[in-house]
Amino acid sequence: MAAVEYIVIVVAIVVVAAVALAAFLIPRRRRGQVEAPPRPGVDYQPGVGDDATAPVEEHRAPISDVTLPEPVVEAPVEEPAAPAVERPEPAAGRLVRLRSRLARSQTSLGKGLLSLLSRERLDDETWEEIEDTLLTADLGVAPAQELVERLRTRARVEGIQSPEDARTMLREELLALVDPSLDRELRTERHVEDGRPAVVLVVGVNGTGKTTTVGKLARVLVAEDRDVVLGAADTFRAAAADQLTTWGDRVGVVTVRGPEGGDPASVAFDAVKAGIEQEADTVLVDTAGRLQTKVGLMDELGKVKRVIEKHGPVDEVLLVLDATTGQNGLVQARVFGEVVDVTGIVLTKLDGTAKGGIVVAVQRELGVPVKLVGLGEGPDDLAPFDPEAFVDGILG
Ligand SMILES: Nc1nc2c(ncn2[C@@H]2O[C@H](COP(=O)(O)OP(=O)(O)OP(=O)(O)O)[C@@H](O)[C@H]2O)c(=O)[nH]1
Repeated sequence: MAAVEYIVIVVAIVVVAAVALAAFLIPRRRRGQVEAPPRPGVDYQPGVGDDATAPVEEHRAPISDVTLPEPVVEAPVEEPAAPAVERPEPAAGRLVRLRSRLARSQTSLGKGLLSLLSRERLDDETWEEIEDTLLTADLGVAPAQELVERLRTRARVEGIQSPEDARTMLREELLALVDPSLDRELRTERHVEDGRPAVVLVVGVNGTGKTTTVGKLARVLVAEDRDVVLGAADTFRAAAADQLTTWGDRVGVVTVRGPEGGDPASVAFDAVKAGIEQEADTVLVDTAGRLQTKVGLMDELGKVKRVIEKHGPVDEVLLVLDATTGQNGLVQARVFGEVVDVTGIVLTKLDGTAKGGIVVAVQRELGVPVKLVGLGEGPDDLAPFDPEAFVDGILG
């Protein structure tokens, strides 16, 4: 073969090889993309580990085209504001301040008596009218007769020359009946010998104002800078425990409570225990006062008292009576007096009745003093009983 032919053959082979290589590479470059991976289910049968569906080719926006959401700035979580703890007003002299309220309800009694006593002629009929007025005010038969006798004797001996004389005489005699010599102090101070808190048990028929009285009394004590614990041993009515807790919360006082329908004695025990642990000054225990059967009541209150006394003696048993219930209040006083040793009476709702004579009647019935009086629904409408302010309230 000639040299020229040999060169032609070599050139031809090189050209064919170059064309083949170009045919293989150019289509790929034209697409300008990396070849997509083979798709299971399309390019070949899917095998174990493959995705079930073929990936969808989609347009992806470049990052410069993507609008990023505004960053969410979390608002700071605000702690719920703690309810403001109230600073109740001191109880000293409260009855004097509330005297106008007392006077408003009792003026008919005072005015009636004064106008009768100021009559020119004090005959039998007038004295009978005076006695009737006293009976209407729930003074009770024996005290009413005693008072009339004393006034009659003094009118005869000293004489009544003016309305002022009548007023002075009536004031002195009413005061003597209410008896300023009785010890009306509430025992609410922590025991010096062992540091145990004073325990006050509050009893009475439902609706007389027991829970309200415990709440108001807690405020009186807080105003005197005492540490108080409340015991909601009225487990009969769930709302009573809620009501008491609300009273306590308002003045920053803890209320110990139990399950609805639970054992009242156990709640009372726990309250006194909490009082001892917290080194409280006073534990006030509210109780239920169902009076369907005297035996049931006796059992329950007796048990509450016995169980509390595992910690030490109860210092005060306060009987709450509704002044507007009159003679009914006296019946209740008698029943409770048989069940527990009542040490003091709280007479509520005196603002709503002209029957202030109940103070004398109930003291006589139980032989224990009225220590506190309720003169309204306001949180500070409970006053230590002051005989002089009370009599002055009656006389207007
Ligand atoms: N006007 C007046 N209302 C009073 C007085 N004391 C209490 N009350 C009202 O009497 C109602 C009954 O009071 P509570 O304290 O719920 O009576 P409770 O004896 O505890 O009754 P229970 O909780 O059912 O045992 C409430 O509406 C009190 O606001 C008061 O001195 N004057």
